[in-house]
Amino acid sequence: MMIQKHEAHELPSALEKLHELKTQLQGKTPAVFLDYDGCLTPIVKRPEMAVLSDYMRAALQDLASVTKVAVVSGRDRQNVEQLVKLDNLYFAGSHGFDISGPDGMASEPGGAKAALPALDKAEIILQEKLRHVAGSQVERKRYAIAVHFRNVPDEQVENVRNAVNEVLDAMPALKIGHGKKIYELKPNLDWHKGKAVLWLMEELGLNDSQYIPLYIGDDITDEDAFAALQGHGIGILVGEHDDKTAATYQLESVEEVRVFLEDLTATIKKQNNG
Ligand SMILES: O=P(O)(O)OC[C@H]1O[C@H](O[C@H]2O[C@H](CO)[C@@H](O)[C@H](O)[C@H]2O)[C@H](O)[C@@H](O)[C@@H]1O
Repeated sequence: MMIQKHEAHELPSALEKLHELKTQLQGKTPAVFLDYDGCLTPIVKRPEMAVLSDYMRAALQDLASVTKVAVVSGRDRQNVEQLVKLDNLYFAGSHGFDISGPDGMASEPGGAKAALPALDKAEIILQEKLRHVAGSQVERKRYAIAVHFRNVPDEQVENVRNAVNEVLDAMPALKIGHGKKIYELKPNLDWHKGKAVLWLMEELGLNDSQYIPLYIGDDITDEDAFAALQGHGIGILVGEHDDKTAATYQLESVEEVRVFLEDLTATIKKQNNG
């Protein structure tokens, strides 16, 4: 299938088109997949500052009481679990390479284990190379390394990129990924958030006409999920990123995401009560 892409500003607002969306949902239960940074929490200066609000946590808890909810993040899976603090959700960390869920579900379906030695080595080299680049931050996740340059002066960002390129040139087991003011080193494998969402749909028995997948995210890595669901699910982009999008609706902010999720929960509850 040819993936349709649009500029973010061309997309209709999911809140303004709630009626149209509800028509798509009629009789079906949405399985909800959510990105973390930029979707459930606003983008902030440093990763450790992106704390989930109590309001958003309550909205997620309520939604998870009526349908399956998964957080699909570039973050380390354990880290995002600790930030969300809800035990009835599914979590896919390291861009989908590391998945957990209620009742002890634990799987690493992308086959990234073989890349661990390369990731360990890359982490050490990057820490050393970037030691003197003020504002840079190396964030290790089980199956990825984010090199942050949000707080690096513009004239030094090239030094960060050069360090990342040198490591990648020496390590064919890893590849580059992009995000908001980060370079990511990931296992050089054909696995991403889109494949993780399809895997979860299959694993949770949701590939049935009764369910419809709904994915909300803000970043370039979420495009794999929007593309994977195009034609048989709903993709909602939060804000915008530097590229065209395969999402079909848009929400302006994290606050709009919360309002949308609360409305979705109310719709499912109404549907369930006949
Ligand atoms: O897939 P996500 O859950 O959206 O994770 C993507 C990356 O998010 C984090 O970095 C981004 O958010 C930080 C906090 O707001 C911000 O400081 C940074 O500039 C953003 O790129 C996270 O730290 C990364 O590990 C994730 O890959």
